[in-house]
Amino acid sequence: MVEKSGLQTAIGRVCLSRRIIQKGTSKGFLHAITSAMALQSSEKNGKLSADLERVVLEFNEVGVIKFGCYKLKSGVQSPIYIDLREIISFPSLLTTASNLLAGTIYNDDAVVHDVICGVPYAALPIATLEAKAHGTKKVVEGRIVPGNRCIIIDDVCTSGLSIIETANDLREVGLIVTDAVVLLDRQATGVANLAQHGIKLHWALNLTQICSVLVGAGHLTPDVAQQVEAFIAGSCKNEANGDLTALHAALGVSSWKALHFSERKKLSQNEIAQRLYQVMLDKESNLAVAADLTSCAAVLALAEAIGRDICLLKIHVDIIEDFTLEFIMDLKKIAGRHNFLIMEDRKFSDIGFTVSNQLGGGLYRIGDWADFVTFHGLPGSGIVEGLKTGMKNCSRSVACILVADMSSKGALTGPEYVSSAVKIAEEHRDDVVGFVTQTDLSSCDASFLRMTPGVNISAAGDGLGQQYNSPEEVVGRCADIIIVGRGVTGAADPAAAAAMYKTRAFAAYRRRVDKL
Ligand SMILES: O=c1ccn([C@@H]2O[C@H](COP(=O)(O)O)[C@@H](O)[C@H]2O)c(=O)[nH]1
Repeated sequence: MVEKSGLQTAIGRVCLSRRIIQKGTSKGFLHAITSAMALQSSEKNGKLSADLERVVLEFNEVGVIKFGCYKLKSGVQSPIYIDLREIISFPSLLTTASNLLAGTIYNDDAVVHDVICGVPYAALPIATLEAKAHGTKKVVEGRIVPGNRCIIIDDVCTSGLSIIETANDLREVGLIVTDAVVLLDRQATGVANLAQHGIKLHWALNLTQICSVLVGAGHLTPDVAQQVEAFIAGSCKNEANGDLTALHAALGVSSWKALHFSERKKLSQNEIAQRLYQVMLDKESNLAVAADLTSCAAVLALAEAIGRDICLLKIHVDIIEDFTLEFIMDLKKIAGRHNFLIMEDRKFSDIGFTVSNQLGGGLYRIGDWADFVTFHGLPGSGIVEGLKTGMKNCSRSVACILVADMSSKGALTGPEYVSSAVKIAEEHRDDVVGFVTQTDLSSCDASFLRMTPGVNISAAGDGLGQQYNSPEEVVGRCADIIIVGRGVTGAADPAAAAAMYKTRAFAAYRRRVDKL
């Protein structure tokens, strides 16, 4: 660990980097880079941007840049290889490189952070072994302040795998990760993969720039530069495919998007969530419809009309003007016939005692019929204890879904709230089986369901703060299940609309699983 309290790095005023934390034990390039960054003081202020051309030429001179036929980690043959580990033997070049990285961060106002983390990929196996065998068994070393924004620094980005793994570890200890900075982007799939995990990639150099500088200086023939361009254009796909096994392995452990619903079902420990996965698989539907209608007859008619295409019907029982428990019995029959589950979107948000009565009693007796109920994390973990207590007064168990954040404009569910709220779910995973969310919650494991409202093929909002995205956008970003309300209930033909949303959402899920 390298720690420098109160350090103001040469990166400048936008990033008051107080500390550096490192994943595992670094002995390589990044240890040196991050140390160099930390040790540069503000005495260098104003001289932050490195001379790109000079760096490339220096790299070339010491043999960091190699042309020929090189087998990458993915197995793909590349006409260019950049071995940045070598620059550790050239202190002045190391300083130049760290300035370049610092300049990359400085030049982008978006890169605001409290701490930085170096990712020495080559040292990760050693770090992992050490973490398992010795001491605190921590994977992330350094003083962790949950809620701090941490920027990840790596040498080279190809698929983004090592950064994704590191981000997952950092997020697990409560840090917020939204940006990564690398010295070199190989222009493969890193930018896209990282974006899928909520990380923006910033880079100092890319292969195209390197070739262009070297051609300009007469150190590289245009032919070879063209080969490199062709490689970038044509083989980045293969490169990504070659790396797919490793990517899958990593994502299977610490992320969820790549996994098929059948695999997710196996990971879930909750019988109701398992049933929902099975329904999704059997019906090839990840569509939940929000039946926000105000009469029992209207809800029942809708359920009958769209039942075959949905995996879940979501209701707000307290907006139904003529509610009776007979209505619930009728709805359950339709659910049985069409094989869907029912979620009461009650958004419980009170202290445990009150919530236990709201779930287990009252006029609606929600706990006696809902398969899923939603709740807010705002009151703290006592709310889950309250829900569990309420269930004791009910004839059956209910699976709980935490509202991690909200679709509405100006929602106060910022990243710190979300990360505290999801901890409640992680601590109660027997009862809390998923989230209502607008983000992929990548730090949470694959056993949790993600449901996303605010879906409508018409992008216009409702004038009351609701914000909409398409099924494709939300499934790509974060949703296992899309929740569509007025897109179906307000359509001229709700059954046809439901069929359309179902087809589009499930196709988007298939693409997501196939792609990753
Ligand atoms: O963040 C949230 C949480 C819940 N909802 C609910 O979803 C539906 C959306 O209905 P639309 O007609 O598609 O806007 C509604 O029942 C909300 O209570 C949400 O929209 N956002």
